[in-house]
Amino acid sequence: RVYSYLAGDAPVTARRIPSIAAYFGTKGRYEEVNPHLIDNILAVNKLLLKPPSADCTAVHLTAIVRHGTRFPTKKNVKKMMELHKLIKAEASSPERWLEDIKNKWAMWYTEDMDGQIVDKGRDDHKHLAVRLANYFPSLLSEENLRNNRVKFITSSKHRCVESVIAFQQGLFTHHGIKDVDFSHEVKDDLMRFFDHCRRFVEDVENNRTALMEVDLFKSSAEMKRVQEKIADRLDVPYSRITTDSVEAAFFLCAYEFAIKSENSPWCELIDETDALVLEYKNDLKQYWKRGYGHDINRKSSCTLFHDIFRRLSEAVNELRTGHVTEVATVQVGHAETLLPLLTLMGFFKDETPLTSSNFPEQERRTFRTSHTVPYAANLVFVLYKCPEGPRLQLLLNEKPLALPNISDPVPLYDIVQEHYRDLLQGCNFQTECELKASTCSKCSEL
Ligand SMILES: O=P(O)(O)O[C@H]1[C@H](OP(=O)(O)O)[C@@H](OP(=O)(O)O)[C@H](O)[C@@H](O)[C@H]1OP(=O)(O)O
Repeated sequence: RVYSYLAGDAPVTARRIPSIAAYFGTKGRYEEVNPHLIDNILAVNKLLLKPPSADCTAVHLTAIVRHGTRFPTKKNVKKMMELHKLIKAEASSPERWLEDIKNKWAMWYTEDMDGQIVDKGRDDHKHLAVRLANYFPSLLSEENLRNNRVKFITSSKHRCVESVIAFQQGLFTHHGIKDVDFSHEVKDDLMRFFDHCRRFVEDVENNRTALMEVDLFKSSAEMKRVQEKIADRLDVPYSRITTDSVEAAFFLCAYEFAIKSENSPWCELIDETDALVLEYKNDLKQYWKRGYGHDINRKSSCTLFHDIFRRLSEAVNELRTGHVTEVATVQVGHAETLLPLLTLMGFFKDETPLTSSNFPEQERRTFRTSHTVPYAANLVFVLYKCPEGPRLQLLLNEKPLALPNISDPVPLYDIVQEHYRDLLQGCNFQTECELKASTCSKCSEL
């Protein structure tokens, strides 16, 4: 049953898409950053991704991919259950959508779902695999798959392992391959580097003050207004609607849409003004926990950065012999794998840091996870062999991504190496992640 709370004459697809779907941040569908996929999930825009020139050929790609659509984590299921219980017991309003929440919509989320992948998430990866195989037929080819020249690496988390298997299924189905075994390598030091960086764990993950700006924004006038508006819509006292209640309503709309493609009655609790505030709160969390907020966030991704460029340089060196052994590497991780890496490479950096007090000025911020890291987000490094030398193109979510301060959309690999020289020669994970005696509370135990 598809809920539709828009005007009956709206186009069918529009009726199914909540008006706030563009603001779900890291809980947004991949289709919202690539709307042409809504009507044709396998659509590819070859013009968009033609080689830099007719005499260039793609010889290697490395893809860093976030897992597909997943269930809410345990902590958010608890918040969602709390809100649903409150509404059933205390909310009263003549609105039909509230009647639907109270009498038709049943709580089906359980704590043990805890972030596991859903079927839509498997499809996200199957379809992405087919589109990438269509973009790069000479790399993700049947012959290369059969000759083990395509490598698969994943985080150990269920949602990532299931995603990489679905990605492989997409490729094998695309090529009609039935007699090849799937294989992938679990490498958490690469895909969950943040767990292995002691300074990140100490200074950010386990440090209550690290996300102070998020906490301050939760007490801001903007957030208070959202809480009051929701309380008014439910006709309950302001004191009953907390910031957790607001987040739960937003996430219920986001998950019902991402998992079941439903414009559920939960979406009626939040209007676009509210959604912009909640999108900013989530971006503040990602900025201070995974982005520019703390230096160690981006430095913890040094291992992954070096691994990517080691692989690219290996392919460049092999070009001299004419034969690249590893033509593609697909690496599946998390939003917190992609965001620190994008930050380390200088992408999506705003002049003014995101803080709890400058939400109005940040309306057009470039650090916006709704546009960069939805489910199945992917950062692809494509190496081309050209007469003038190897060139590198970056794609984010199947769209060209210009390197910061480099005008050439597909620069010479030498130029890219020069641009990142300091990181390539430095950015030592051990050095960056070791605990400084002054900040380490349990150094003696290490
Ligand atoms: O708010 P939740 O619990 O969903 O946060 C998750 C992260 O989800 P995200 O904030 O990125 O939407 C989850 O990242 P994912 O890419 O794996 O979905 C992360 O793995 C999980 O630990 C939660 O992050 P947190 O920083 O521990 O809140």
